[in-house]
This record gives sequence, structure tokens and C-alpha cells, in this order.
Amino acid sequence: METDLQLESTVWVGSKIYRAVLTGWQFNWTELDKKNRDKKTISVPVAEVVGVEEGRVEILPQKLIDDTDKVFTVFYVKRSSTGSSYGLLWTLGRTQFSVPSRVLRDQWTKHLRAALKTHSPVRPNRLLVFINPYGGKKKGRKIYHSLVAPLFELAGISCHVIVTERANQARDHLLKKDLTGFDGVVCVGGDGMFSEILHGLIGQTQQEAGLCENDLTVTLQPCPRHIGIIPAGSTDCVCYATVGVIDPVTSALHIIIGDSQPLDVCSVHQASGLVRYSVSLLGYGFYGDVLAESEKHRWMGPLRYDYSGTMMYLSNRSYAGIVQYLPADPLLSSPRDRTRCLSGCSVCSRSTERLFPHSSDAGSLYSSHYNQFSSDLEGEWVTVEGRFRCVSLTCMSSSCPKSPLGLSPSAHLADGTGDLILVWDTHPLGFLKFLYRHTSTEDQFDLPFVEVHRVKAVRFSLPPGKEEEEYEEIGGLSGGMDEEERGYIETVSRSGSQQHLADRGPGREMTNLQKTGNPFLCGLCCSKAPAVSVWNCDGEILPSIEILSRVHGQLVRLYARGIEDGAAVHCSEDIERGCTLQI
Ligand SMILES: Nc1ncnc2c1ncn2[C@@H]1O[C@H](COP(=O)(O)OP(=O)(O)OP(=O)(O)O)[C@@H](O)[C@H]1O
Repeated sequence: METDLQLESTVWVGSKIYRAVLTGWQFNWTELDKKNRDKKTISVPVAEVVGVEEGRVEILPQKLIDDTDKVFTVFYVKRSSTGSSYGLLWTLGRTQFSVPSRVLRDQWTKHLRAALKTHSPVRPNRLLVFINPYGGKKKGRKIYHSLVAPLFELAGISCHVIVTERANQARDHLLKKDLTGFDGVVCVGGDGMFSEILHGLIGQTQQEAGLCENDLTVTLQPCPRHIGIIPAGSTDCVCYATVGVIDPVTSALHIIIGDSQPLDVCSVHQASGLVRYSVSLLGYGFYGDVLAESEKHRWMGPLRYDYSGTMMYLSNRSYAGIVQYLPADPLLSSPRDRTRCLSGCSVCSRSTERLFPHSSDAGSLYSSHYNQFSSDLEGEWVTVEGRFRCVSLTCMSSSCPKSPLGLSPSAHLADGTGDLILVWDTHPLGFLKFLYRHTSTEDQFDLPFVEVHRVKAVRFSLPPGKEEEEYEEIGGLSGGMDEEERGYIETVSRSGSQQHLADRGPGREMTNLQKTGNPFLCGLCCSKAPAVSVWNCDGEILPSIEILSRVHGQLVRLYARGIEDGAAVHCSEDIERGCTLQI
């Protein structure tokens, strides 16, 4: 640890006297008693200093400056517990320091700002911000302008803000416009909005690299720009699973200090090419049915998920299928090893070294990645066939407030693998037990009808003879896609350069699409349950049932650092961390 002393002086905070010390990485101030002995020290890593201003300055709820020429104000990250064992809330800490002279004040501000540049060099300077004004409770604009923009301004980040006027505007913008000069893209909205940014940035990066996303065997180029998520949706699972809390200020502070969390992404393909990308849940059976059902009850708001979950549970469905998977190396980690992927996760760090062996920093990481592991799809595939309640693939824990440990509690954000969860057909009470365990700390995999495998790729197909039924019933899939989405799938797959999503398949499918009804109308009121379900891909219904999905290790990076272990860190009003208190 570097200890080069840059500045030290006596300062006052209120009426108390302190000795302030700036070393390379750390800014400390120690309270002194009347005999000049140390009482307590507050220590802030320079990397977590948000800004330094001359005078007495307040930022929230609005900027106020009292330009006293012997005072400077330091803003920094301050943590507090959420009350739950994982995840920490970040707020803006602020301390006003008085010094004996203006010259000393100027020295402090100059040195602190220089230290920020040197020891926290990966902060964003310019961001492209998309606000979905209709996400969640429709408060995206307010959240951004009242809570986030003042922090970005304080940190000297310039932003180009676009309030979206239609779905997929952000994705299309990223695919079509020149992004030069932007360090990152921020979405203010929910998981749907994040998915738009994900698709736009991955697509744009592959276009620039001249890679075809439709080709499953191609190793995709990781995106050089970070994604920031300001949660303002009705589902903010990606934010929760990567930060540990759903809080706009916490997320804004992670963006400002340039935190970087790599994230694995699954690409989902059908025979003719790429269908979509997924980071949190690719689920067939129960989770697909719940989504399809919930689409019919959008008017209920977020309650529709609880309602549809109950309805689909009561309808007691299972589906025939063939699942093939390519296991990941069991020596590296296991979905049953009871570890948790937390900030600084060693499994993910080792994966970075494995995935990017020739890089020592993020800059070279991206250039060295291209075409390095064509061997990703090699290995022995395992095949299982039968009837399933659900088949799910997730490349993160997918924890959320309702399921704090998530779909797969030991899944990793960035180890290049996904967890495949197979829930075989079982009696209704058994399935209820499985679902219920997601809301508690009990192991949902410790049930005889549940299997979990850590995988690199998964293929799902229907048993011979079922394909015909699929064509009869896939018409219901259109219920999950609007006109524009269908148009997008068709236009971009034809437009060659973008080749973003796959063609919808043969004309026969479209014909049946027009003539058949929605299988989910069956539900409880119909004696015949549908023979096939649909895929729920991060909250979107996929247009195909037979799919192949592959995990791309660390394809994108978020302005986040993974979940900080609140249980391991003791927070109190006095202990302002990033600040540590030494007595
Ligand atoms: N201006 C807009 N008008 C309509 N839809 C939009 C607009 N901007 C973005 N969208 C779409 O709205 C969808 C939902 O947005 P978002 O995820 O921000 O909110 P949400 O409330 O969490 O979503 P959901 O309704 O899926 O729970 C996204 O898929 C996005 O493509």
C-alpha cells in the first residue's frame, strides 16, 4: 500500500480540531483532544471521494454555496446497512473543513483533486443517459433530475440525456449512432430498459468489430463502454443482483466512482440465428407461463406477477422436453458449494485471468479478447429427457427483494458459466415447497425432483412428435410481442449489417401464428392444458421453443462492484464507510 504523504495540516470540523492527512490512496482526519492526542480517525479512500468544492457547499436537495475562503467541502461515499444481511446503501457523505488561511484551503483542494485524478483514473467523464418516463411508477425523470443529476454535476460528469418516446428507442439509438466520446451508457428504468441497453451495446460492439451475432460459434467482443443502472422500474432485478440494493443514489455513486463489474451474458439462438440476450432468467415452463399470463393483466401493475404466479401454480402444468447441456469445469466451482458471489469474488477474479490471460488492465482486456476461446463449446454434452415443471438458466444469482438469495444463490456474476435448474414433474405440494424455498434461506435444490448444473451452454428441444403441436400452439407467442418487436426481428435480421435478432422462421409458422389462438387462454377454465410452454427471457417472451443458449463470459461491464457483504461490515452513524473509524 502506497503511503506517500501529500499534505497534512490542522483543520477544524465545526468546533472540533482535527489533523487531516492525505496520502496517495487515503484521506484521513483524526480528532485531537486538548493535549493533542489522537481520539478517533475517519478514513476515506481517495477512490471514494466524490468531489471537492471551495466554501461551504450543499448539493442535495439543492446546490447551496457559501464561498467562505478558508473552508473546503469534501463529498464522499458513506455506507449504511439496509437491515438485511447483504447489500449496503450508499449516501453522499459531506464534511466541511476550516483551515487557517486561503492558501492552505487552495492547497487542500488542489491536492485532493490531483489525488482523485491519479488514484481513481477510471471514472466516467461523459455519459449517455436514457430515461424511460413510463417505467415503474413513472418517476424516472424525477428520480434522475432530483437525485442523480446533482451528483453527476458535483463529480464533473457531463451527460447527454434522452427521455425515450417509445419502446426500443434506446436500443436503436445505440445501434445506429456514433458513441465516440461516451464512456458509458446509463439507463433510468427497470429490467426492460436495461435489456434495451444491453442489446444495443452488444450489437453495436459486434458491428464495429465486424462480428456476426447470429453465429453461435463466434466469440463475441466484450463491450468497451460500461452500463449504469439507475433503478426506476417495477422490476429492478439486475440492479439488485449486482449492487445489493435498489436505490438510485447508491447506483449513481457507483457510476461516479467508476466501479466496474463484469457480467456474463447468455446469447439465445434458434436455428436461423440469434433471438435475444439474457442475463437473469431464461425460463421455460412455469416462469414462461407466468410471464405469458401476466401480459394479459398488465392493468394490475406489479401485482400481476403474484396473481399470474398463483394462477399458473394452480393450473399444475408440466411439459415434455429434451435438455442437453455442456457442463462447466466442476473443479472451478459448483452451484451447490454454498459460496456467494460478493464484491471482490475470487471465483470471478480467477475467471477474469482465465478469460483474458494476456491482459493486466481493462483497456487491453477488450482488445486481447477477440477470438480467444473458440473451444468454449467443446466438451461432452449431457442429455436428459422427460417432463419438467420448469427449466431455467441463469448466469447470476437473480436475487431480488422477494427472493433475497435468488434462483441460484451460489451463481456467479462473471465466471463465464450459467446455472441450469431442472425441476422435474412432481406433485403440487412438492412444487410449492420448491417455490416457497426461494423466499427463505432453505436450500431449494435439496429436493428429489430438482437438479442444478453449472453449464457453458444449453440446448432445449421438443421430443419427436411434439414439434407439430408446437406449430399449432406457438401462435400464442405473439401475445408477448408487440408489432414493433416483430418488425424489429424481421427487419434487422434481413439488414445484414446489424444481423441482430433472428428471423422468425418458416412461413408455415407465420401461417399458424395467424390462425391459432393463445394457449394460455386454457388456464384453469379449460380441460386441455397446452402441450408446450414459452420461454421467458429476462421478462420477454421468445418467439421460439427449440433454442440453444451459450454463456459469454464477461461480455459487458456495469458500473457496480457486486454485492458488498453488509454482514461483514459494521455500520453505524459514526462509522462512515468507505470511511473506517480507527480508535
Ligand atoms: N417512452 C417509452 N414508451 C413506452 N415504452 C417504453 C418507453 N421507453 C422504454 N420503453 C419500454 O418499456 C419497457 C419497460 O420499461 P422498464 O423496464 O423501464 O419499466 P418496468 O416498469 O420495470 O417494466 P415492466 O412493465 O416490464 O415491469 C421496456 O422494455 C422498454 O423497452
